[in-house]
Amino acid sequence: MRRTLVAGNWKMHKTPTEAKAWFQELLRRMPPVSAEPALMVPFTALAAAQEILAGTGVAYGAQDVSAHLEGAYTGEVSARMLEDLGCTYTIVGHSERRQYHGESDTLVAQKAKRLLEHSITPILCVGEPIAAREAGNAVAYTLSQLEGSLEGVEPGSPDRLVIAYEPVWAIGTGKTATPQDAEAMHGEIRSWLAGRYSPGFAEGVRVLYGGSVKPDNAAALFRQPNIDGGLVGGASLQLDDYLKLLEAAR
Ligand SMILES: O=C[C@H](O)COP(=O)(O)O
Repeated sequence: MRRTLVAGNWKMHKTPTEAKAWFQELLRRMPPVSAEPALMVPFTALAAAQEILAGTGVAYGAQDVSAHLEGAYTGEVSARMLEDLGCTYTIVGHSERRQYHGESDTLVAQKAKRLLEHSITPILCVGEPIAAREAGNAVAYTLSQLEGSLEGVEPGSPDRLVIAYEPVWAIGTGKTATPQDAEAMHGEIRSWLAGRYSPGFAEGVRVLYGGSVKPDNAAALFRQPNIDGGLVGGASLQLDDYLKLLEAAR
């Protein structure tokens, strides 16, 4: 049985001070929930996450990691540093990094491997741009990206990998894939994972949907059999909305 994961991706929002206040308020207001709450925050907010969220059942992590182990790599943050900060998850291959920072499938796979070496579960993002969807190539595009981004990546057990399907045209646009379209893609992803790893492995991996998930559309998405939660940008910034998303995952 896969536990629904509601992962917020704050992107480049909130100072450490703002994050600290938000985490405290979350713990004060969060009712018992069946879904797993998780927050992917800027590097600068991770110390506050560790101080306030560690041991509470609210997981946290970063939005990127270096592909390098250690050394003269100015500006980079290593998986070992994230492990020391208590990160459970970390995003790799988000479309904004692929698009604005030129990240290739090969680089994304290297990053996923670094995380696995340091006890952090990668949330690996894939998803097609609008041109691929309009050309009828959405599945082929997404599965090819998945294949490249998992090259040589051996998580061992299904709880050590999370896939996030995020159609690029749905991110921050207010356009969401219909639950049926998203479910169809998630089914394709799960079948592909069964071939790449094993059917049992694929059955245990959580596949999240991302792209304009909001309190009013989350329940219909999360109800689909192959959608195991969300990777949520905008709606994870407001505490009221984030609490509604957790509620929608019941
Ligand atoms: O990682 C999250 C996605 O990019 C979705 O962002 P959004 O919920 O603001 O559309």
